[in-house]
Order: sequence, then structure tokens, then C-alpha cells
Amino acid sequence: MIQRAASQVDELHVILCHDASRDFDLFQKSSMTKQPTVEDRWRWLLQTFKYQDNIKIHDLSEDGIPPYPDGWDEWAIRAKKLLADNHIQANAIYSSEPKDAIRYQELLGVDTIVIDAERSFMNISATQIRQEPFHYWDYIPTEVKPFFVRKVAILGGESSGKSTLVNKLANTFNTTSAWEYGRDYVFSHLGGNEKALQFSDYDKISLGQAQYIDFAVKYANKVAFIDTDYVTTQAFCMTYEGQKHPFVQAMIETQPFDLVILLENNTPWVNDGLRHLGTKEKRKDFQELLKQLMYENNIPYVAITSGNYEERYLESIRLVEQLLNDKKEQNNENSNYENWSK
Ligand SMILES: NC(=O)c1ccc[n+]([C@@H]2O[C@H](COP(=O)([O-])OP(=O)(O)OC[C@H]3O[C@@H](n4cnc5c(N)ncnc54)[C@H](O)[C@@H]3O)[C@@H](O)[C@H]2O)c1
Repeated sequence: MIQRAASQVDELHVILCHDASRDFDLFQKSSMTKQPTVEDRWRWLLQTFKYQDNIKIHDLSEDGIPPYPDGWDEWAIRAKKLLADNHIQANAIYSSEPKDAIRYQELLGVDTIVIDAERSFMNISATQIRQEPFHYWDYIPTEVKPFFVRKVAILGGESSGKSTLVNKLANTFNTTSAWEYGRDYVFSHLGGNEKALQFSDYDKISLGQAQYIDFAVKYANKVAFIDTDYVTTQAFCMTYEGQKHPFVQAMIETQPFDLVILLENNTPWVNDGLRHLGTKEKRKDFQELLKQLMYENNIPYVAITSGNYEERYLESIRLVEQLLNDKKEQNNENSNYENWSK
């Protein structure tokens, strides 16, 4: 509707309406796992229309107004104020709701141009997207998709098969993945030898990992697979430097994943030139440290204990399919979660 309207006028003013209690209620009734903020909605619109100078974005708070259709008078007062404050003299209001036209004329003195009342051009509603975002994926604007993308982190010690599994899953779900930035960093900054790592590298590694993740999420098809998480970076920092890094800790706390899969360290250890934790004891200690850190940080995870590569792959697929099931309840009660409290 916005693009049709923008093609007909010199200047189009898009009004982002928000109402804290209504929006929270809509979120609670949805299958979404997080609620978009007003700022999220602002940036989706600003990003989407940033190359169209004749489209201006405004916002209007509907807080305290009786819900539609009982609050027309108060809503019209706020809408008129917004137009006046921004020196906008509207010649037309665009809507796809014919029943609202008379009220716009009565209360704002502006005629309505109804676009696609039958919703035949874009047959979708916001409610449908809130209920089943993955089912209606193709209708979600490019700038909004990353908000819905589910991030799946695959964790495990050295040689646990993470990177291969991440590639297999990204291929199977036809989507993106983020490599383990730490490995690239060791090549690009340390000449390929982890021995030159020091405490001051771990914040840079986390930040680099965050950028890889952002990129994967931006271009993902519903789900992005991430090779290792910040807990793993912290575990390496503790193992090599004997202390936690506060920056990595902040990343753990502020950048959560939607699903964390921990691979048991029971596949053969392969020396790829970068690895130092090859003995049975070291591998076991590292695995215990990962679990301990997840416990401390209240991170639920699913442990895949099979040492068989195909079983690991099939079990991961099942978990991801469950995650992408649009039903909120099913995502929350995941009976396979090896809860950290065990
Ligand atoms: N409290 C009240 O009594 C009252 C009265 C009037 C307006 N309002 C507020 O004004 C805002 C706008 O109301 P609305 O009902 O027009 O909003 P809406 O958010 O349902 O829709 C926004 C616009 O997009 C159009 N649209 C949605 N899906 C479309 C599709 N697939 N194809 C083409 N067009 C599509 C709608 O017709 C509407 O013009 C809301 O926030 C509402 O709360 C409130």
C-alpha cells in the first residue's frame, strides 16, 4: 500500500502508531519470542524507505486512547496535532479499509483513497505474520526478517564436529552460517598459532564473532547457524589466561541464542595445527567448563551425546524444526533440554 500511495503523491507521510498496552497484548497473543520495540519499528521503516525521499516517517502514540473503534475522537485530535506540528496539509488519506473513509472525512476533513480493499495484491495481515512468521516468511520485508531469524549456536570443544555440523545444517535449511571468528583471528592476527594469544585478544574475538553473526542473521532464511558462542570464547580465555574476560561476559549476557546445542566430545580428536586440548583429560575438563559456564549464566542447552555423526545431524535437524515451529508453547517446553540444573 505504501508503494502504491507513494507513486500517486508528491509527498507521503507514513504514521507509525503505537500503544504500549495494546502492543504488549498483541505480542502476548502472538507466537513471537520477543516483542519489537517502537525503535525496531522505526528502523524497519527508515531502512526500507531510505532511498525514497518523498516518504517521511512519523510516529503517533495512542497510549491511553480507548481501543479502535471506540477512540476515534481522541485519535483524530492526536493525528491533527501531529499533522499541524509537522506543517503537513494532507490532501488524501490512504487506507485499505473502506469503512474508515467516512470517519477520516468527518474527523480530519480529508478524503480517503482506498487501496486494494480486497487485499488481492498483498494478501496478508499483520496478525497472520505475528502468528506464523515462518509460514508467511516471503511476506516479511527484508529489513524486518532479521528480527525473526532464530540463532542456533553449536558448541563443543576442539574436534567435536561443530564446524562440519554447522555447514551441514546451513546447507539443509538453505540458509547462512557464521564461522568461528577466533580461528580466522588466529590466522589473520597471530600467524596461525594460538600460542601467541593473550588476554587482550578475547574482546576482539568476541566482537568479530558478533559481526559474523550479524552478517549471517541479516541474510538468513529463518534460521542462522553459529559455530561456537561467547561461552566458548570465555572458556578458552579461562583455560589459557586463567581468568574471565569482562567484555566476553557482557557479550554472553546481552547476545543470547535461541537454541544452544552442545556436542559431546566423543568424536576422534584431529590435530588441525590450531588445537592444544587433545588429551582425554583436557577435552573432558573443557567440556565441564562449558557446562559450568552455561549453568552460571542460566543458559539452557541441549546436549547431543551420540558419537555417531549421522545421529548428531538428524537430532540437530529435529531440534531446529521444533524451533521453527511457529507455536510458542512447543518452543518453550522442550523436553530434550538437558537443563543446566541437572
Ligand atoms: N482508537 C481508535 O478508535 C482509532 C481510530 C482510528 C484509528 N486508530 C489507529 O490508527 C492506526 C491505523 O489504523 P488501521 O486500522 O488503519 O491500521 P492497521 O495497522 O490495521 O493498518 C495500517 C494500514 O495498512 C493497511 N493495510 C494493512 N494490511 C494491508 C494489506 N495487506 N494490503 C493493503 N493495505 C494494508 C490498512 O488498511 C491501514 O490503512 C491504528 O494504530 C489504530 O489503532 C485508532
